[in-house]
Amino acid sequence: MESIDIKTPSKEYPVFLGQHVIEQLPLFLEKNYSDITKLLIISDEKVASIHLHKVKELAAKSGKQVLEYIVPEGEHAKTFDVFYQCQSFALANGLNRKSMILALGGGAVGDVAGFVAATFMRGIPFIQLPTTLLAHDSAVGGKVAINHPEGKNMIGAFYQPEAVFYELSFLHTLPIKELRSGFAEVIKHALIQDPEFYKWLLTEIQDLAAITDEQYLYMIKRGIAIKASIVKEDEKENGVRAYLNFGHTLGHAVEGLMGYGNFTHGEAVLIGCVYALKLSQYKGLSFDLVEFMEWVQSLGYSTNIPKQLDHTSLIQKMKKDKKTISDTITFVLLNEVGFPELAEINDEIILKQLEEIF
Ligand SMILES: NC(=O)c1ccc[n+]([C@@H]2O[C@H](COP(=O)([O-])OP(=O)(O)OC[C@H]3O[C@@H](n4cnc5c(N)ncnc54)[C@H](O)[C@@H]3O)[C@@H](O)[C@H]2O)c1
Ligand SMILES: O=C(O)C(=O)C[C@@H](O)[C@H](O)[C@H](O)COP(=O)(O)O
Ligand SMILES: [Zn+2]
Repeated sequence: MESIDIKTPSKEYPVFLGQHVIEQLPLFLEKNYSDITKLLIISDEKVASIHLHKVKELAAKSGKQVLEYIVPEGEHAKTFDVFYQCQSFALANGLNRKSMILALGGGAVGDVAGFVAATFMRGIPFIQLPTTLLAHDSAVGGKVAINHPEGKNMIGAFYQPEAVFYELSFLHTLPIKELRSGFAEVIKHALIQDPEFYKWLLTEIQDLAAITDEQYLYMIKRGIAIKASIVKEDEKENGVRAYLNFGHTLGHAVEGLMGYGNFTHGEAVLIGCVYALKLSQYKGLSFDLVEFMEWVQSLGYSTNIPKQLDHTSLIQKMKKDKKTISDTITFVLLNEVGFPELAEINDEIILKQLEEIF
């Protein structure tokens, strides 16, 4: 079993990664959380139908009372209504400060369940039990949130989990589209920090349906290590953490304008990465964008903005991005692969680049 330590100013915690790591959950709870009496598993409809049974059985072995609350799949879970329903369920079922939340699912479940944990009675502990590739990103680092019609993750907190149990076998039931979404964040991690990892991905990953467990282990470990190194330095995004937002300025705008849940997060971020790479080239990055585009297209990604979205609406949406503090949109660009920077780009250039490539 692999274990990666995440160190942030507010908390240090382990990520257990591999086959059968989930079996260690009862002992971990017994040993470290003897004062916790109730566990609330929050999961989504799809994940619960496949994996909840096993997790419930394991959680019960810890000797604690186990409750479950099932939310809708994907972005439909990251709403005020669902957040409120989770809180109401927790109150109605007597959760208190000696209770813990287990978030079983992908990034959407992790984000909403984490935000419930962060705010229930001003904060109770939670553990991330990720079930998607994307969650190598979302389960680590403590960003928890729900969406607002005005923008993605607009209501949230920085709230670290107690631990992450990343059971590799859960990924075996993931649909290819969701794998593709998660792999975009793997690419992002490589581009912002690790040219060798980027080369490894380019050479090794030619078919998302054929990724081996060994390859998963390697890319998840690398991705988490990259994220951990950044979060350690800047937990609350006052500086370098913004680099983890590479591809997200346009990506979040695409997700929002398409209607949450109609476009996967990773697929939108990938389009945002293409755009940010193009802007970076304009600012001097030397990068083989043709090779990149051919590679990602061969993996099934679309590299175009959906036709129904107009450039003016995209720019308006991007102006509400959390990184932007004036009227000029802030992007994460690359100087070289592995060397990101923040740059304010004026609307004229943004529009010109949008028109040139999309
Ligand atoms: N907090 C962070 O730092 C952070 C980082 C990246 C992304 N995010 C957020 O994460 C969300 C996306 O997360 P995600 O891509 O993991 O998706 P998700 O949680 O939306 O899940 C995607 C779909 O896959 C299904 N699914 C999940 N695991 C499965 C499994 N093992 N087998 C079969 N089906 C399964 C779900 O039911 C859902 O239908 C977005 O809301 C994004 O904003 C957060
Ligand atoms: O952890 C971070 O920091 C990230 O930016 C990771 C992103 O992949 C993730 O999508 C995050 O939720 C985006 O955060 P936001 O602050 O732009 O909403
Ligand atoms: Zn993301």
